[in-house]
Amino acid sequence: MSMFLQQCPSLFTFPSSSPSFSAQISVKSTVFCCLSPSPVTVVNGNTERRSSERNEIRLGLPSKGRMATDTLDLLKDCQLSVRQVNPRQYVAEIPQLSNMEVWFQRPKDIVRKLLSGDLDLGIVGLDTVTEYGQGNDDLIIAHDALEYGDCRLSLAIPKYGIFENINSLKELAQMPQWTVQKPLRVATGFTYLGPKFLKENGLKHVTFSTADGALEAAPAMGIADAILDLVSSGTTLRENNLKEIEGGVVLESQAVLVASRKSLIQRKGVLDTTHEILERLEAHLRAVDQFTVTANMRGSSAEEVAERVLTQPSLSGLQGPTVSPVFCKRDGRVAADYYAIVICVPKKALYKSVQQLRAIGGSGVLISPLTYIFDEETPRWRELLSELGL
Ligand SMILES: Nc1ncnc2c1ncn2[C@@H]1O[C@H](COP(=O)(O)OP(=O)(O)OP(=O)(O)O)[C@@H](O)[C@H]1O
Ligand SMILES: O=P(O)(O)OC[C@H]1O[C@H](OP(=O)(O)OP(=O)(O)O)[C@H](O)[C@@H]1O
Ligand SMILES: [Mg+2]
Repeated sequence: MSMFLQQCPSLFTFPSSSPSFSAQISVKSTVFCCLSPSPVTVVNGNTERRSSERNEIRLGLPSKGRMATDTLDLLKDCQLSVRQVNPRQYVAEIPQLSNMEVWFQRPKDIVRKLLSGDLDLGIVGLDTVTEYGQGNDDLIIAHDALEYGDCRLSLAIPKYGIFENINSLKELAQMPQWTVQKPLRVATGFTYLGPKFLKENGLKHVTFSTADGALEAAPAMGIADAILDLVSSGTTLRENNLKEIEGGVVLESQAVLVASRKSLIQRKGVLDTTHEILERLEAHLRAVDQFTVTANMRGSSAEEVAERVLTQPSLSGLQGPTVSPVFCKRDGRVAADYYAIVICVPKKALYKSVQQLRAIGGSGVLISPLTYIFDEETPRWRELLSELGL
C-alpha cells in the first residue's frame, strides 16, 4: 500500500461539554495519510507485544534539544554516567545500574512511552509531563526539582495596538473585542494545557492554532492575538514585541524524574533502581554549591572552640561544627593546643564564613567542594512510597 505526505487540515473541538466555552483548536499539521478507505489507528507506543514481556528496566532520556546534554551531565555528576557507543545509537547503558537500558527519545515521546508501558522511568521537563500526561494517574513525579531546564509556560500578548494597556489576564478576559464571531486567537504548542488554563480562568471566546516552533512570530504575522509558550530569559518575547501579563503563567517548569506507577509496582527491580537514582540525585543536588571548610583554631577545649564558632551566624554548618583536637608533642608531652573545625558552607556564604573564621582566631583555612550529602533518609523516597501506598 502506498503512503504519501499530505497537508491535512483538521479541526479539533475543545474536550469540554461546557456550552459557554467556544474554544476550538484548528490544527494544520503535516500528517501521514494512507490511501485506504478504512480508518487507520496510529499509536505512539506498544501495540502487539505486552510490555511485561521484557525484563530490563528502561529509562528514557531526551535524545536532543536543550535538555539532552544537561541530563547526561547531571547523571555523570551522580556517578551514573551513560555509556553510549555512538551518538546516533538510541540505546545505551548505565554500567552502575544493572539491568538498566537507556533509550534516547524526544521528550514528548518519553511521556507517551511511559504511558504505553514501553518505558519505566524518564527525565523530561515538567511542562512536557503535564502536557502529554494530561493528568494520567499512572505518571508519578519521583523528583520534581532537578535544577535545570528552568522555564515557565506563559501567555503573552503584543505590547502594541489594542493590547497596549492590557497587563493582566483579567483585563484580557474583559476586553469587549472577544465574541463568538471574533474570538481571541491563541497560538500554542500546548494544545491540552492552553485550552484548560484559559477556560479555568474565565476566557469564554477563544480559538487555538498550533505550530512546532517560532510561535512568537504569530501575532506580527496576523495569525494570532496571543501566544502561550515557554519563556526562560524573556529575550524571544522582547525581540518580538510581546509581553507577559499578570496571572498568565500556566506553570513553572524544570527537569523532573518521572516514573510509571505500574512499572514501580509491578516490574521487578524498578522500585529499587528508582531508590538508588533518587538517593544519588538528592545527595548530589544537596551538595551542589556547598563547600567543606576546615580551619585550625587555638583553644582550651573542644567545647570552648565550639562556643566561639557558634557565635558566628555563617559557621553553624549542617548540624553544627565538628571540632576535633589537633595533637602535638611539646616537652615530651602530647597536648592539644589547637582544634580543627570542619563545617559545610553554601557558596554564597563562603567569603563571609572565611572572614568570620578569621575574626574568631581561625587559621590555615582549607576549602574543598562537596560531592554528595547523604542524609539519613531521602525525603523524596518517603514521599514516593507514600504515593504508592507502600
Ligand atoms: N527557553 C528555554 N529555557 C529553558 N528551558 C527550556 C526552554 N525552552 C524549553 N525548555 C525546556 O526544555 C524542554 C525541551 O525543549 P526543546 O526546545 O529542546 O525541545 P522541544 O521544544 O520539545 O522540541 P523541538 O525540538 O521540537 O523544539 C522543554 O520541554 C522545556 O522543559
Ligand atoms: O525566554 P527565552 O530564553 O528567549 O526562551 C524562550 C524560547 O525558547 C523556546 O524556543 P526554542 O529555542 O526551543 O525554539 P523552538 O521554538 O524552535 O522550540 C521557547 O519555545 C521560546 O521560543
Ligand atoms: Mg523548543
